Amino acid sequence: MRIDPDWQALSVEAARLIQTPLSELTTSRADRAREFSLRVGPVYASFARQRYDAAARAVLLDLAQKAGVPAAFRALFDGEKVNVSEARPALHTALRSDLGQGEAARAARSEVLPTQTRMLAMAERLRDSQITDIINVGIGGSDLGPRLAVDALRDFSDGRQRIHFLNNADASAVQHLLRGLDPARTAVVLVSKSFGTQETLLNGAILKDWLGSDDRLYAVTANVPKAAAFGVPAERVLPMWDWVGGRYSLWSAVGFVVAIAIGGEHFKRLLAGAAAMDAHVLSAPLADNLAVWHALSVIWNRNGLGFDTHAVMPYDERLALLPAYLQQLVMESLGKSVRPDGTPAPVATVPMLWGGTGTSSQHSFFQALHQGTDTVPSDFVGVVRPAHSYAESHEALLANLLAQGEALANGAEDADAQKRYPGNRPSTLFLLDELTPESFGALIAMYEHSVYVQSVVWGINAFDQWGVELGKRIANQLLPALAGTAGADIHDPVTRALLDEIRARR
Ligand SMILES: O=P(O)(O)OC[C@H]1O[C@](O)(CO)[C@@H](O)[C@@H]1O
Repeated sequence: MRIDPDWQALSVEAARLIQTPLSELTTSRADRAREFSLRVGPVYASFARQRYDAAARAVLLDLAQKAGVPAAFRALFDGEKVNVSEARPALHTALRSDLGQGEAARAARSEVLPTQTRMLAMAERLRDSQITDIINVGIGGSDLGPRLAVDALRDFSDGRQRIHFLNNADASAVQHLLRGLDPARTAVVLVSKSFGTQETLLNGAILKDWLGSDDRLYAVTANVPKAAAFGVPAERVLPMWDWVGGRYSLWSAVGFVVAIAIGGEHFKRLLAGAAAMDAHVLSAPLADNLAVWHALSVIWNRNGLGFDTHAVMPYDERLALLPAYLQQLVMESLGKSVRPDGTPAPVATVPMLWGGTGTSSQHSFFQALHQGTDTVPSDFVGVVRPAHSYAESHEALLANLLAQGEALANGAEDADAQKRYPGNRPSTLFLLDELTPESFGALIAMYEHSVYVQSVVWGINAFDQWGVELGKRIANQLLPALAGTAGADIHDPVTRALLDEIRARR
């Protein structure tokens, strides 16, 4: 049973440690680097540069225990309706592992496996065809996951097809893309769980016309009738289900273009990497559980130390899209201030997530990380063994990665205050042995589970996203007003003035 966590105990710990410099924490115990690190398969994580000690860690673990995290994991995997506002399970784990014991999880699994076989066979046929280009049309979870995975796993692609992504309603993207493509050698995959998303339908309609035939039109959706009504032949529609959240859907047929890019065997390795992380989080005690550790570090920085943002810096160009991917995963999942019973969350929830690749961002926003007035807890992600042979470059990359965590933590004195580094800025370091389908799958699954743990401790629903609806509704109301076929009376005076401004300039 869930008991509201003891936030007061957390504040007491934070007050106790607030004056203790991180440099003191890291040097006071010879074994700290080992005691505050974990390895799960190919993922090593160091929390040694977080501003907590063993006693504060115990209080954090108690929060997770009281909030019922172990039972919540079981509920997730077993297919209980953890998405309460929509009365649905969130069974993304059933897309890659067989750990769920409930009837819903078993039923999900029996749908997942044949769909996966069909999806991989379709991907293989496309890979072996004369098609040179594939366009994935989708947005949010129907875009970010596959786009990140195709980019991250580019070394596992034999480059048979070029993969393109269209997401925005801004048609300058589609116009630009189509200039270089031949419709006879291009396949289009419309990815939309709802098949009702404005951007995807707009781009989809443009592409359907451009293709001139439905022969090379594919869809991935939980709304098969709508895809059929749009004109996608049934044999080229891959199903997904309402129990897969869009931002958790990479492992479903939403990963179709990933399978096309890297092939079925590599796609299965991606699933296996995520499945290994699933097995770990479900069985490991809280104190040795990587996703729990990560989640509690975020909670400590947010609720104990009061930091508002969280940065993610992959030191690997192949993971350049990781911050954008995590922005949806984290902020769409945890951007809630009300609990399912309608009461306000008792503490601050999601920190704003942002970031960029190292070393490039060292030459842009790192100045603020080191000397700005705000402390930004950061996740660094590095890869030990590169997939290239330019050893000198990789040594430089790793040296910079290690240097930043050290500099942020310890700072540096200087007689000139402008040249002083305050330090005391916490970070977590993830090191992947190599960037492989397995390690990538494990890392992403770790982030998914961390998000879930945070939601459980905060008592909010990680699987709905009501906050995105109002803007969509107003945009739809504005369409006739923009076209001049309806008045703008329902809009406020500022919007009305802006509409006048646009109309006057057309
Ligand atoms: O896959 P769909 O239904 O087109 O939705 C795309 C995205 O839109 C959202 O619903 C938010 O508007 C996301 O949660 C989702 O990933």
